[in-house]
Amino acid sequence: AVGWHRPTKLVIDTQAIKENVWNEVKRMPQGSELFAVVKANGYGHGAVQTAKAAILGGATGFCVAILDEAIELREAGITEPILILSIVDVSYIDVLLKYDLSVTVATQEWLEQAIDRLNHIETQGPLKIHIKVDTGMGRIGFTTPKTVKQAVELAQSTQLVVWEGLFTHFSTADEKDVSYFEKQTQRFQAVLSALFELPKYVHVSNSATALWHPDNVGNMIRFGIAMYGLNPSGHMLPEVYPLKPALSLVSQLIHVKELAAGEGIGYGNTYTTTENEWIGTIPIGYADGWLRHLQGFSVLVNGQKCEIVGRICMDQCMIRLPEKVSVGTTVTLVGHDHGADITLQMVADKLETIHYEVACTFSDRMPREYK
Ligand SMILES: Cc1ncc(COP(=O)(O)O)c(CNc2conc2O)c1O
Repeated sequence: AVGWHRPTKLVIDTQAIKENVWNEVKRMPQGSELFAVVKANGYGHGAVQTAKAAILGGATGFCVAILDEAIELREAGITEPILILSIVDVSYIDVLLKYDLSVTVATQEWLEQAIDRLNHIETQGPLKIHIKVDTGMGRIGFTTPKTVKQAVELAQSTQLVVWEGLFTHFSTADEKDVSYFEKQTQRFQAVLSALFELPKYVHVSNSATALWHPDNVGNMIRFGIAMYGLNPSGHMLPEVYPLKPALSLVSQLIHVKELAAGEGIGYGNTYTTTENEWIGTIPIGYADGWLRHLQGFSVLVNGQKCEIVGRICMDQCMIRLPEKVSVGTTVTLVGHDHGADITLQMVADKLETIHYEVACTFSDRMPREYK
């Protein structure tokens, strides 16, 4: 990647991101909008570049987790609506107005304090708010129709606030058992029935809800993991349309040697050659997010699976090669190589976690290259 001096890099397929968005946009109910969820640096893919690809696929807004992520998008020239999904301290109301951001309201107290501050600052308003309902995620939000109604009435009592959205978040939309999903849906319906009017955006869907519960309420979906081409359920539920993974992770061999039997590899000498073996070294380690628990996982060299042998170091790791291979040969750690595939899901399975976490923990020491 330009400006970097190590062959290790993440390669992000922006065409895949655009196609994944478009495939969802064209199947959404008429009048619905897709907001691309680009928090956590676009799930490790790069927030700004992901956002621009998502726009080409038909996204009309963005969701981020924290104020700083929203500022990054605005400073990169993104002008579409941006919703900050978590709580922003009321002391930053002026920043929210300055960057024209929409913010989540989860308590009456926060809204009261925000209105009080809005009464005392010059920065041009009004403040755009999305009222969050906690229907069972157990994270943030109002929990009863009554308290939502009170917040709506307060918001509508002043010109300083625009009630732009009402939303909830599902915790089991990616599971086969729909009982808890239905309980959350009923709770959200009870809130809707208690209100005389609704805001511009009513939104409940993450990727899993959009894919497997498409007829749920709402006119906007908060599309994250599926945009990156990853199945929200991992292995559990079938894809509704082909999701194209956008992320690959590649490097090159920086050292190749032949060892006789009985030679040790890596810290703690946890691997000993059992015969004459060709060993390659790759410039990637746990400081890049290629974690130590991946010892024993295989990567691809010329389409052949090569096992990671010995403990993964901070910056390098070693693999067993099938034969002598030249220094500089490409190593594919995630992606497609000569007809073979290593998926982020496979890495997640080995790490006993989910691909969301694997993608988000690839560190900034690895450049993102876009194609
Ligand atoms: C409120 C909210 N909406 C939408 C999304 C997008 O979900 P998706 O990527 O499954 O489409 C998330 C993702 N939040 C998280 C994903 O993993 N941990 C989280 O907190 C979220 O927290």
